[in-house]
Amino acid sequence: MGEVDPAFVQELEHRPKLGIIAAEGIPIIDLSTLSSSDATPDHSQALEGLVKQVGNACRDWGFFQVINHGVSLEKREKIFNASKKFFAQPLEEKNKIRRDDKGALGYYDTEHTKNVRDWKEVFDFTAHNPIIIPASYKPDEKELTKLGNQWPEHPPDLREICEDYAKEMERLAFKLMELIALSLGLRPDRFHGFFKDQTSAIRLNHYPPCPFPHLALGVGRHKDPGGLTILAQDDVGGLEVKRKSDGEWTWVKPTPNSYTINVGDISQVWSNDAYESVEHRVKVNPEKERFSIPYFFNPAHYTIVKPLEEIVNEQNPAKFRPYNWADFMANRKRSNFQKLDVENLQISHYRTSKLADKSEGALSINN
Ligand SMILES: O=C(O)CCC(=O)C(=O)O
Ligand SMILES: [Fe+2]
Repeated sequence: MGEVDPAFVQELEHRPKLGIIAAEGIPIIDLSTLSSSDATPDHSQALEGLVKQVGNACRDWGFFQVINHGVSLEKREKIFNASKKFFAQPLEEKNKIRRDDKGALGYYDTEHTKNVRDWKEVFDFTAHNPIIIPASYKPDEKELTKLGNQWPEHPPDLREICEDYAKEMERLAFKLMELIALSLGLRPDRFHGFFKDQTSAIRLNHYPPCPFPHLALGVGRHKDPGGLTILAQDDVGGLEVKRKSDGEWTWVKPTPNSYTINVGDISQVWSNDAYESVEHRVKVNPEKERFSIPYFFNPAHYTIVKPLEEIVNEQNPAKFRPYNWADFMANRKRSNFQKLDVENLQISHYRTSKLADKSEGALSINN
């Protein structure tokens, strides 16, 4: 078995328990109502029910799974197969499109989450290509640059498959944001404008079997920074969510062909804390490899993220100061590349009142 590289070892308090606490409560939501558009009273009642379910799930869990979502099963299978073929290649092949700190897209196997190395390898691409981002990690960088995708030679159809899949994800993401908007009492298209020049990205994740499942994690605990995440996972399982009701790490049981949705930090800020972006992590398996594919629905780089005007009022004052999405991301990316001795940037740093931060422990330094 050999010695574990200390870079992968989690602090004692963050090491995973090997048993499973099944999260029976994570809601499974049927989206079939969205695929019919008849204007009958029955249909509008069904839609109202759906909006309620989504709102409750966002409030109580920050996570839910969707079925009958309208995403092509064929396209999902194709991207999983292509991902397996890509990662099965020798490292030197994958390294030909290795990401570096100038072109932060492509293959990477040394990502750190909260300054501990993850037991995984990834391939990143943006759904719209290229995207515009700040030219450097410096705070308040004004210069912009284009960031483009890098595609491997093998498998040769990976690019087409990924681009096709991205379109499916975008369609679902807009529908979900409409449901979230309605559940907050807003116009269904309230969020659409933010995603006009979107910086959405897709990640192919491969978690190889790990002989140290009690010490290492596939992805360390974190919150997703964007609008929302649509995750496809295979049937191995490993994703755990920090349950809001008691703070217990809870297994998200894979439901075949479903997608797991989670509210990102930006939706937490937009909703002024009505919906919380919840911490999650990935356990590794000693025998089985695992594949997953998250789609991160992210707004335009110039977006100033702040609680929506329709939501804040005297009784519910803004709980966050405005921040620029691109600055936030640039800061985060830096800490993905290297082990830093400083704390990662979190939305809690923009809270108007630090003491109001119940979930993150404003005084803790281990974010
Ligand atoms: O692989 C998973 O199940 C989740 C991955 C994840 O949380 C992420 O990449 O942000
Ligand atoms: Fe995540």
